[in-house]
Amino acid sequence: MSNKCANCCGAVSQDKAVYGYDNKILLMGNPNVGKSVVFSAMTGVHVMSANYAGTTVGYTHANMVLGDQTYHLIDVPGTYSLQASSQAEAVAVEFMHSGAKGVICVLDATNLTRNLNLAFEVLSFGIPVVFALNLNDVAKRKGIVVDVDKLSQLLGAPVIPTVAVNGTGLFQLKVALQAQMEKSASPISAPATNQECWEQAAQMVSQCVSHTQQAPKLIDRLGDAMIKSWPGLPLAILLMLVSLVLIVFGGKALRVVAFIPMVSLITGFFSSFIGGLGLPTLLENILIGEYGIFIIGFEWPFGLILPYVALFYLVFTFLEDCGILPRMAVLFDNVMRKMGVQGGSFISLMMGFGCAVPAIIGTRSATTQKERIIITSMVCFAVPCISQSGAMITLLASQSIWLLLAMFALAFSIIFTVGYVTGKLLRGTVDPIVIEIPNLLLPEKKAYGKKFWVRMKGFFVEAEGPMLLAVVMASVAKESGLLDMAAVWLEPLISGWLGLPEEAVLFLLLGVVRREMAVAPLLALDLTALQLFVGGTVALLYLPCISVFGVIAKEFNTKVAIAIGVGTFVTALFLGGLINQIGLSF
Ligand SMILES: Nc1nc2c(ncn2[C@@H]2O[C@H](COP(=O)(O)OP(=O)(O)OP(=O)(O)O)[C@@H](O)[C@H]2O)c(=O)[nH]1
Ligand SMILES: [Mg+2]
Repeated sequence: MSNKCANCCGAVSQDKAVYGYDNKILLMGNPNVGKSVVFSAMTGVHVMSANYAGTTVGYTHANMVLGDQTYHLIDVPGTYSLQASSQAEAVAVEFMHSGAKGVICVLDATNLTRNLNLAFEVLSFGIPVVFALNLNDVAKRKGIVVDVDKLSQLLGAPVIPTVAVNGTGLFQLKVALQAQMEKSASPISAPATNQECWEQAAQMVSQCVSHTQQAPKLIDRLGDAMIKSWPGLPLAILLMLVSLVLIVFGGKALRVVAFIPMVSLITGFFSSFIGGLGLPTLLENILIGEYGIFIIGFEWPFGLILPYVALFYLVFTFLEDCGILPRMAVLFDNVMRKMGVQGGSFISLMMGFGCAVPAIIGTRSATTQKERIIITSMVCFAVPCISQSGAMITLLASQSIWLLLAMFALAFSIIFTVGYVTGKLLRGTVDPIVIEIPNLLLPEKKAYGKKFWVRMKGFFVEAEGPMLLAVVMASVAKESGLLDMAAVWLEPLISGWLGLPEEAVLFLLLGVVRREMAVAPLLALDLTALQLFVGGTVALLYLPCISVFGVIAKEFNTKVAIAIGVGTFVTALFLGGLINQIGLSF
């Protein structure tokens, strides 16, 4: 299987060889119709699914057995047509042209007319196709009745009703695909123009779709209400505030009640165990001293950050799966436009509050390169990932909640400014918002739990290693005297310009590895409110994590990565110092 990305977006394989495999089966379909859920169910390989268009922006492949044959099932990014309008859609088009043994074309039963447009194009390739008429439960909820036999007859291919989230119909889908691949398929010519395509689709739908008379369910009325400024906007703002309160105060409560006592027990055990071994002082200090690996190696990742990460993903996964984020994207389109991007990028920005890596990869669904770079810059400059936010909440709220709110306000004004400035500096255009509003869904319990668990596992795998590396660096730097030397060299910057105590030098050293590590060392210092705010500002803007540089270089090029790196570094030190100088003058 292909590479997995950190927390959110599942696999993002770039292995071009996959296009050449001759036993491919493609999962094609419009965005957000359930292809990734079908893929996970059929292969046992979990990939991220979410209730908005553009979740899958790279592709994943895994083995699927049909009869006595093994095939490569490919989870292709969703596309509305085979004329691609984004980098993600281009992948789908390329796969279709690369040939395949069969295609599972997933259709959204609640949106058949639009879905049939792509179905016609897929049928024109002459590859054996079966159709999964998915989201059948939602269609029923909405009183939509599809005559499956009639649709199958009109399309000239099997149509199997499915509810991918609970596995309904997937076995029958496999059986139908196997049978279809045993026959030879001939291309069916697609309507020549867009107009004809829509007309033919509408005609087909009129022949096989009927509606039962029933009042719309509460969830559907809520879904409709949430895209209108009233009551959608106040509801969206309320939801964001509730989420924030849940993460900030819930995280604090979790730390106090469970995580800090648990970590104290563990560090206490290691202190007495290692302390009793009679090791040389230097080694003992490295292991259990002030910055001891067995002390802060538990305190920072588990006592400080983990509770916030867990709560963030509980909340974010819920918002993502119920279909609220695309509604917010529409409501905030005006604000996003002022930042130089369109509302659709709101989702990538939100993802950045979890982790910058999937947020940057997620920009592949943006329609222009300019928009991709603007969002990437915003995320790198001033969207704190949840690990950094967790550390920041502890650092600032310990002094005053107002300090924390002021930091959030500063972050938003920087995000806004970065968007505006990069928008002006870069050539090119940003397209108007075209976003699909999905059905409001109640997340399926098992899928929700699994996704949350995959994200937490991703956090452990991706973040714990570099965090431990930073902890080891801190410990060795302290005990070898390197930290004191660096404090002397950087004294004019740290104390003179930023007004921080010399020991604060550690936050600049560790911040090179990971973003939250630019905050954690400040917790051990006894800082004034101004110093806390200055330290927080520098940490917020300071370099993105090493893994983020890698992703930017891969998604764009090294020049963009260097420009963002230099930009964030210079702005962090300049703005931090400026705030200090202004603060001192009062
Ligand atoms: N109720 C219900 N929800 C479904 C069904 N199939 C998928 N979903 C949900 O629909 C959303 C979209 O599913 P995905 O598998 O991410 O869709 P996709 O086609 O891969 O989307 P892209 O990657 O954006 O092209 C997710 O929230 C799924 O949990 C279904 O049959 N019934
Ligand atoms: Mg997908």
